[in-house]
Amino acid sequence: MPPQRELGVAVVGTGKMGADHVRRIEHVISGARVTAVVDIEAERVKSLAAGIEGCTAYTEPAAAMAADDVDAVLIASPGPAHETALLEALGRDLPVLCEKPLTPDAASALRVLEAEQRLGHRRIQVGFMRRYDAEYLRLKRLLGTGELGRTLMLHHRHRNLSMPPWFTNEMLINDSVVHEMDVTRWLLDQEITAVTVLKPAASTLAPEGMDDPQLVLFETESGAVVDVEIFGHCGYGYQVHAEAVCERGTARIGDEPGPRVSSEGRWGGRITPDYIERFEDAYDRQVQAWVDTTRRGEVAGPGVWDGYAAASVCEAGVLAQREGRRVEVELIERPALYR
Ligand SMILES: NC(=O)C1=CN([C@@H]2O[C@H](COP(=O)(O)OP(=O)(O)OC[C@H]3O[C@@H](n4cnc5c(N)ncnc54)[C@H](O)[C@@H]3O)[C@@H](O)[C@H]2O)C=CC1
Ligand SMILES: O=C1[C@@H](O)[C@H](O)[C@@H](O)[C@H](O)[C@H]1O
Repeated sequence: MPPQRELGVAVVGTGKMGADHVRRIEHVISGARVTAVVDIEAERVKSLAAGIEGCTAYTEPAAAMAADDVDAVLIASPGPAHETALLEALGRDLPVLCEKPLTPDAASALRVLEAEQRLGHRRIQVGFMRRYDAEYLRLKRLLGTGELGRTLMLHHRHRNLSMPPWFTNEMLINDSVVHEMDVTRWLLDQEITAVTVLKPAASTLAPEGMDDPQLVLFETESGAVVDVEIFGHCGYGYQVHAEAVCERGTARIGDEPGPRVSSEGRWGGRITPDYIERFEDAYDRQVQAWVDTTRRGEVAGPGVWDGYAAASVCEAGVLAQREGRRVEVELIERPALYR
């Protein structure tokens, strides 16, 4: 594709995230337009396409990817539908931004990794958008300077106001904690080697049978220990914190994303209701970066190896959660394409 041409993007899956990415591509970022929208819900996708000039509605990802005006694909269907769409895009050598998780389990992630390897070059970026969040980027830069010495521990807190009714215990690990798996690997630049899950008494705000909150522990290659509080139904807002405990100091992010207001004898701030608002800038930067690199014919950001590694940690995490024991993470040797 000539670099000056706007990138024609097919958005696959037009629910909460997909519709937000359509808005972002059409109204927030530059260099791309939505030329196709795809959803198994025919009426929804038809009415979405009707509001976008030059955009066609499809109910089959493959049909959209075959269209002449589609240069790249943004996948925002549910995790279990990602593998089919990813393999179709790789078969056509199309650049992809795939919402997390790459796929929901290690075996399917490995199939995608093998398909990209057969292609011989990277085509897929995974939507681990926290790597584009200003606060996480500052923390990454600080740890990279070496000023604080080695990182010994990370404390993560990941609280959601509530979860959709179909959310399961396993999804707390492979849909929510998958973000902490990725940022831990990225911040420490190493793999997670084992997972343990502890279950405190469940909150009465959580649905019957859901162990919520949970405390998920990672061990890493260098011997760092990482804890993640995942709370799906905290009932008061959406909060994501991270603190690095290093040899010569600590660094913490996520405490005060907004202004601290003092008024009428009280001080305080607003807590964002959900990830769409908390990570709005990160999603914008992520999609802009993907469009820019794609138009230059390059691939950057978290890729298939990161998606596969996270899926393997998820698999260990779900087993640890189910069986109440420490589970080691199994990874294949990292192929040359991802070094
Ligand atoms: N990066 C982040 O912070 C977030 C990422 N996500 C990820 O985004 C993806 C979508 O999540 P949501 O938008 O919350 O889900 P959603 O349920 O709101 O939307 C999914 C859409 O995909 C459609 N769909 C289902 N199967 C399909 C198929 N085979 N082909 C095309 N469309 C299909 C559904 O009809 C629905 O419209 C998931 O991978 C999820 O993990 C979700 C929330 C936040
Ligand atoms: O990816 C996301 C959701 O799918 C997940 O359900 C939430 O817990 C996360 O905070 C959000 O970023």
